[in-house]
Amino acid sequence: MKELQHINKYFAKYRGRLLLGVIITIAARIFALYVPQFIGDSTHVIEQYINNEVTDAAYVKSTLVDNIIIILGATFISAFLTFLMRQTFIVVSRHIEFDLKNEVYQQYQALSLNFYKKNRTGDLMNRISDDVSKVRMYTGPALMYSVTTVTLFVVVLAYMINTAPMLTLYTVAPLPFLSFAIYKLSRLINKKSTIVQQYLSKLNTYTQESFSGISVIKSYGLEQQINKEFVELSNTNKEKNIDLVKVQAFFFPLMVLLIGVSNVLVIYIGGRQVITGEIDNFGIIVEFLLYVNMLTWPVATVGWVADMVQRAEASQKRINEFLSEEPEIKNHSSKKIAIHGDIEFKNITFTYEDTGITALKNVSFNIHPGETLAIIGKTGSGKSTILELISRLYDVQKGELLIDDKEIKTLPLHSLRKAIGYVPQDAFLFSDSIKSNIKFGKNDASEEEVIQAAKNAAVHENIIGFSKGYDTILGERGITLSGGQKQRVSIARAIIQNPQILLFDDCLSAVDTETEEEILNNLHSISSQKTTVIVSHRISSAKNADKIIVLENGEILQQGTHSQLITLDGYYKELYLKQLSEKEN
Ligand SMILES: Nc1ncnc2c1ncn2[C@@H]1O[C@H](COP(=O)(O)OP(=O)(O)OP(=O)(O)O)[C@@H](O)[C@H]1O
Repeated sequence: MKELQHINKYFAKYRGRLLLGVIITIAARIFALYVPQFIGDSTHVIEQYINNEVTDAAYVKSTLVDNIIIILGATFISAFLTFLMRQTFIVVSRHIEFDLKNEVYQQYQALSLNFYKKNRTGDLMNRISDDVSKVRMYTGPALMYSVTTVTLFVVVLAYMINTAPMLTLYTVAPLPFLSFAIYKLSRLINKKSTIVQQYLSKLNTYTQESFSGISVIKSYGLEQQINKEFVELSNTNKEKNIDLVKVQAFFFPLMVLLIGVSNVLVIYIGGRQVITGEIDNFGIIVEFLLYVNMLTWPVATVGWVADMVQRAEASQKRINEFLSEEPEIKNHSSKKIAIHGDIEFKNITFTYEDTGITALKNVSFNIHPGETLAIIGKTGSGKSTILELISRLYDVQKGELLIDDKEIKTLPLHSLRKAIGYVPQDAFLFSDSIKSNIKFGKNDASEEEVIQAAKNAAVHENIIGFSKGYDTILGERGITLSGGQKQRVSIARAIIQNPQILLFDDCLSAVDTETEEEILNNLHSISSQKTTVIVSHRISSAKNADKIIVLENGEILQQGTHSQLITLDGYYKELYLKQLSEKEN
């Protein structure tokens, strides 16, 4: 239960409602107790009438009518209170589930990129959905059934012992076995259903991938093979399900068997006690039969609850592992400050912890507001890493990164990120309208601002060509944009925030050179006071930059302007001549 202590703060938050739930549960059980009592009393009156101990038929009749009214009233009140009990406990558990999900999600948002690389997406999804649901079972049903069982036991047992102590002992004797058997069975059912879940998730992933990659499957003519694999997976899934159903089928027969044993004991022992005169009233046997049936379900739930708690504990342990994870990128100030965009790299060496790859080696350069820096280099030379360090997606390990002459770690993270418009290499767009995707960078942007950003990114004409224009839905339910269109929508998303620093990571690679030229010209006019960093493989993107650096294996090989670099032998000149001849051909 150590792990589940994390939930106590939520129990404290909803303590008022939980207390109300407990009171309602106790009241519901007390009213439920009237039913067997008055049925027993009615049986006793009939017994007395049959034995001629009572001869007044009118009296018997009126007693029975009174009892029926009481039984109906008590049943109705108990049922209504049971309804309220569920409303209280289960609703609280839904609130706790909501709070816990938000807590986990907030933590996910706070954690750094490295965390996402260490953990698989499926795992992250499972903790926020599956594990939180299992913890909810602890905060809701498990709590509710525990309160019900304890209340019922205290109230019913006290009454039973008071009425017939020996008979009580014999009657409740099989109940612990029932509880234990249900516990064992629940464990087995859960084990089997976990296996079913695993196969189901395999099947889902397989199906989803085959839909996403349908064009590859069709173009390689692999439909038959994929079909065969699907049938195999589906078949295993079916077998595991049948396995589960077999075990589940034992649940109710087991309960009925044990209730039956208790009932037989009540009739046998109770009957003998009536014969020997230990019990003077036949109604008690009827009353006890009803008590046994009342106790059976709560006793069965003890086993069930024990299993639920164990599973919740395991799930909360997994959740706690994530919650205790410290974000690697720490924010030291929540102040809002203006960032001007002076960037200086001083002897920076950076190694990715997970791969051990040193992506930057002793890199130094600076750039001021109003300037454009272009970074050119072969694939894997460390270009993107420079942009990731400026956005503080990773922290510098060796050397100094200064923004506005201050160490980047000392700047308020929110102000820094707000001041940056970052267009990553693989433009990610949400399954939403084009307008919402552009406005993602600035929620309160007006229609005109969206259009202006799209115009600057040279994608406006494409967008108005779609029948729904800016309301065109992208992604699974909508249209698929071309690579170049995606890149330009994501440029529009970055420039709409009017950021002080613009970082473009090879995001013009999929557009033709004329469109590239148009975008660069637009950028030039909107970013005259801003700091712009353009990563590219193309000389055309770099040639107008104020400064160009050439990277190879994480080191700066060359540095200068276009006119300087084309006169120097080296990578830049080679690339320039190669791309020039490609253009001419
Ligand atoms: N997130 C990461 N985790 C581990 N290693 C990484 C990560 N990102 C990049 N690397 C490694 O660091 C080196 C530099 O990568 P980087 O992405 O900065 O290169 P790049 O010049 O931008 O390449 P490209 O032009 O192909 O985008 C590469 O060897 C790469 O494998």
